[in-house]
Amino acid sequence: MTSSAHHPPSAPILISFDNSDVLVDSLAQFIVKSQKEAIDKKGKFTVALSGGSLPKMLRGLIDNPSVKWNKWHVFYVDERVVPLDHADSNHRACTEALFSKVPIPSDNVYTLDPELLNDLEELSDAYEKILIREFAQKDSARFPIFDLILLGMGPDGHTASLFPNHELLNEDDRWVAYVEDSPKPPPKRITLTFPVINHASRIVFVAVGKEKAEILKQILDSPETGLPSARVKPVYPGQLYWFVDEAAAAKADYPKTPFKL
Ligand SMILES: O=C(O)[C@H](O)[C@@H](O)[C@H](O)[C@H](O)COP(=O)(O)O
Repeated sequence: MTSSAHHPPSAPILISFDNSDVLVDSLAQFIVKSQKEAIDKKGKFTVALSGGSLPKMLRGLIDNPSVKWNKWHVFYVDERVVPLDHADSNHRACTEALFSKVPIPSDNVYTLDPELLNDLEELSDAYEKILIREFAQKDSARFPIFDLILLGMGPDGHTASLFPNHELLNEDDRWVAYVEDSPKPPPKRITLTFPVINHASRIVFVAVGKEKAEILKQILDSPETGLPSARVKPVYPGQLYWFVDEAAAAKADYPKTPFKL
């Protein structure tokens, strides 16, 4: 029997692109390949998206005939606790950058419940229940297994709404948790937890620009610092990729791998 207990996580794969346009194109190809494998296996594609600059990095999916939008089931890695049309909403950012431009059924995009914004506990429980419903299988795993999770990294090494030195870094039970004290505004968020992120089949961090160079070096060359982005270590057989541009990769000594599908 293949057991994750007997396999250490595989090392992250660092892919550095000449510029962000090449990255965008390659990321779209990578996503399409993940989508095809998932649909061939189980007829749908489950993906979790982040905010920040990530939604715009998905522009290679627009007008792309290989994308089977009706098979996509989209969740948010984290979400700011604001109305869905608020300027801070990750759902709004993804809608403006992507969903408004492609034929994805709106029922396949799982947002937070806008009726529950005043109760963080209920709000995160409700999102967890959606995940339980959508991922429940006969052989129900302890954690959901996303086909693909796309992450960004903040300049402090945070990812999702998992911030340095926060108690949530040690959450090992819940699937969705809430944050009331995010050091970056807005303070209230909900977030997938590390065990959920780490159970995904594929995880891709996207990081571009020279502002990311120092922190990327720390995450890849000194992962033992335990910064949130260094805690993304997929459970076997999951694989973690870093899609970066040359500016972001400039300081890291970590070996680079050429992009291939
Ligand atoms: O939660 C937030 O306040 C931001 O959305 C943040 O998590 C962002 O995603 C990262 O800082 C990476 O940002 P970029 O992808 O824009 O560099």
